[in-house]
Amino acid sequence: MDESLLKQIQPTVAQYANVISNVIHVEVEIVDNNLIRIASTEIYKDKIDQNISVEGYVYRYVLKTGQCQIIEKPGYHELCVNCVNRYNCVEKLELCTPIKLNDDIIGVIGLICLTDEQKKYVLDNINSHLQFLDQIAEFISAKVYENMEKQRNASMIKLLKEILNNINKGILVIDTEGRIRDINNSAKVQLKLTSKSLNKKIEIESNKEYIMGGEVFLIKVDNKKHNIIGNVIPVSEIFPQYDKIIIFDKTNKLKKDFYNATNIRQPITMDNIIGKSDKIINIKEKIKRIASSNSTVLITGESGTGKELFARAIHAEGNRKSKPFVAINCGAIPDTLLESELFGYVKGAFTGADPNGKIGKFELANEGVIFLDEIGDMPLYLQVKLLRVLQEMKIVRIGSNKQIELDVRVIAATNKDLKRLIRENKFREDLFYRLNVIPIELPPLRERKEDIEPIMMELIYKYNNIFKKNVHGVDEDVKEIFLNYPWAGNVRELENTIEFMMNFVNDKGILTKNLIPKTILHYKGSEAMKKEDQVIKPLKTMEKEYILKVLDLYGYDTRGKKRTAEALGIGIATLYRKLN
Ligand SMILES: Nc1ncnc2c1ncn2[C@@H]1O[C@H](COP(=O)(O)OP(=O)(O)OP(=O)(O)O)[C@@H](O)[C@H]1O
Repeated sequence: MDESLLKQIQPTVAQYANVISNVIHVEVEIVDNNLIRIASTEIYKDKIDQNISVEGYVYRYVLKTGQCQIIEKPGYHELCVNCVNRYNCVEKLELCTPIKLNDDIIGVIGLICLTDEQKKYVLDNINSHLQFLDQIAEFISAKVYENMEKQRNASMIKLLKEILNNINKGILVIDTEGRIRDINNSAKVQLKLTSKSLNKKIEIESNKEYIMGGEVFLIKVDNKKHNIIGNVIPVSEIFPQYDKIIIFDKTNKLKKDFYNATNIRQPITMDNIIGKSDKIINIKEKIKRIASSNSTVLITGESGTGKELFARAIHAEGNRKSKPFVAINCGAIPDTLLESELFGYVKGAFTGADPNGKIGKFELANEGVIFLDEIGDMPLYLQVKLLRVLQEMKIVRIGSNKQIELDVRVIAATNKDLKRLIRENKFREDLFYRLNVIPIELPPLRERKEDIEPIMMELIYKYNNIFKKNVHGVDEDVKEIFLNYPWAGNVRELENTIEFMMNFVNDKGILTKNLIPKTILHYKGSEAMKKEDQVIKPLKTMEKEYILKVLDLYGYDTRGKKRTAEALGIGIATLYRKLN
């Protein structure tokens, strides 16, 4: 049985019983809605907390009807018929008043007269006594309500604490003297504090900059400084004993969360680089040797030779492997945005920017590796800035004046001839030498034909898993055609080709010649091409053939088509139109 509302405030109920008894000079008992005696004056003092179901028929009636009852002849009244004490009842008069809480009856006040004088006194002034009892019943009810509110508040606070302790953000409650008055679990973990840190002084200094949805602060507690990003909420108007609440994350944690949310790729290791040619084996050896160095690496090679793959492998093999690998394609981002992507910006840095500010890739890559892909496409004015960053290893977010120290390893890559770009004044020579400390040249697939078959087998394994197929063989003539094809799009083109063929392979699970895309199947070596060149073709046909050739190089997926359109200097819509 649940503890009744009256039981929860038993001492208060007892006090009210005494008050009634002192005023009216009669015995008083108060029972709850479970017919448990909660309070009593002298008469039943030893029987408090007793269940009186077998005798409390009048109380039961009052609990049921909510009506006041005056029993002038206890033992003889019809409500006393079933009472076990009806023949030896000592009471001369019983007056019962319900205690109501809203629409519920939560108990009964019983007035008991043991003498005729008491009975006379009560009955002579019955109206004022009934009024008085009503009033006391209301007081008790108000106390019950107050207690319920107190309990509700306590459980709300408990619930809130539970929520605060389970949310990811750090929360600190600071009082008017700058002392910590409350800390949630996340704040304890992030700032390495314990409950002992309560009441310690905390210094909070704003940077007056906003980024990643919060203000940048430097806080000092326990003699340790922490960079945090968050919001300060003044609370003194609501809770005068407190000054503010800080809801925050450590800057490093925010960067890590952001990095994890935007990098769902599987880690790439050396094992993911397939190839048994001397060239690839030598490059893998070289990577192992330079992986833990801090020197800048410049990877060059035709499109699709695996520049990003190798960059990731350098990261995975080196001592920064547990830190971020952040890739940015300098060629795929409009010049105007590239700077903010690289260095980040604070709130209000420029019109059209994210109003929360944004963290830059360099900062995100701090302690790890930044991969600057298609570096040859970087505009000259940014090359100057990049060079300065590489020399000083410091950045300043756009719109800010604070320098941020960096510890980043830079790997750049390009499929362009940077020396030619230098001659054409499109690439800075000083930046080239700064980047080219460790050069890695990836050979095209046609110069390492022995890698074609192992890569092909790896790709079949990969697409068997993705397509849930069971391809287990490749016809010899397919291998021969592949060996003689120049693979201008390198491994990416080979991958696209295998993916294409595996879409159409039948249940026998063998890749056969008839599955090979036409452009590869009908590719003829240079001699045959020369002869074909002499055939006069309509311009439209030539154009389409050429587009298909470029698509072979870049791939038929959306990214490949975009790059093809770019390379051909036409819009993507025009490309689709010309293909139809
Ligand atoms: N040696 C290799 N073994 C296995 N897969 C490879 C190898 N080289 C490249 N690949 C695969 O080929 C595809 C293209 O590789 P990646 O994107 O690294 O080339 P890239 O040189 O950076 O191309 P781009 O210059 O066009 O950006 C990827 O799917 C990659 O996993």
